Amino acid sequence: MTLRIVEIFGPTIQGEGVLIGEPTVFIRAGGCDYRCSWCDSLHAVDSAFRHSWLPMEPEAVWQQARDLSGGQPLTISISGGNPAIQDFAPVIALGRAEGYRFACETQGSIAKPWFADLDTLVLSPKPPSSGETVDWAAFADCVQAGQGVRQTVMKIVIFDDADYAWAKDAHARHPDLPLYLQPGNPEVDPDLPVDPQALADRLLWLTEKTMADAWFAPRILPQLHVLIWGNKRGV
Ligand SMILES: C[S@@+](CC[C@H](N)C(=O)[O-])C[C@H]1O[C@@H](n2cnc3c(N)ncnc32)[C@H](O)[C@@H]1O
Ligand SMILES: Nc1nc2[nH]cc(C(=O)O)c2c(=O)[nH]1
Ligand code: SF4
Ligand SMILES: [Mg+2]
Repeated sequence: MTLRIVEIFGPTIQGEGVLIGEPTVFIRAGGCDYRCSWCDSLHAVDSAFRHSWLPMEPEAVWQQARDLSGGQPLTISISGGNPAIQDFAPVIALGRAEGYRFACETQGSIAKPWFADLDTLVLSPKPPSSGETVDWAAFADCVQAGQGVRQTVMKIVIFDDADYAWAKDAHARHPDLPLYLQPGNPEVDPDLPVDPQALADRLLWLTEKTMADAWFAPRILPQLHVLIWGNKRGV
């Protein structure tokens, strides 16, 4: 089954959430069922970029990811777009046979049986500022599909007070999922520089708000790759 692939890149470090700082190779899948207002990966979402997505067989995808890792088994991160639109089971099977680990980033709108083959499932339900509405039944199906995975976590992007309040509700729905919060990056144009002080200010705001609220469930993290490389693609 041919896959639609935007880019395969690395090695780099995982910039977000539970695996932050871990060396990894990314496979970015093309196409998404959402259109988040602040999406930082529009080149994997907007059909205007479709012409740049490559149809690839699982063997070719695996070969490229493996070559980038220098044949050293590490964690392969599958992201997108929403990778759950497609079937990554064959790629995961090829990598696992060689001792690689797999993580997947998805919003939790579509459940796939291959979630069970992952080591880390990152579910990132979208808060009000995204303009999307979460189907919590579909999200629960994703959690269910990931039963048996070493770790399933929830990661929520926070832009404002409404997102923060929403995150508390999301956590209450799935209190057993370790929770990660990251401040939203409002400047996602790959051709424009990010303002590191503005990002730090957002992290400060989110951290102080959460501590003042004595909400100790989440871990709060920046997007490390954005601090290092800005909005550059392929890192
Ligand atoms: C580009 S998405 C791809 C995977 C999947 N579609 C999802 O949203 O989980 C990867 C991660 O980046 C986060 N993200 C996207 N745009 C962002 C922004 N402007 N600021 C902070 N995080 C962002 C998403 O919430 C998600 O956790
Ligand atoms: N270094 C790095 N870390 C990331 N964590 C999540 C990413 C994504 O776009 O899914 C991402 C990415 O694109 N690069
Ligand atoms: S779900 Fe993820 S890839 Fe899709 S539009 Fe939202 S942030 Fe972008
Ligand atoms: Mg990203």
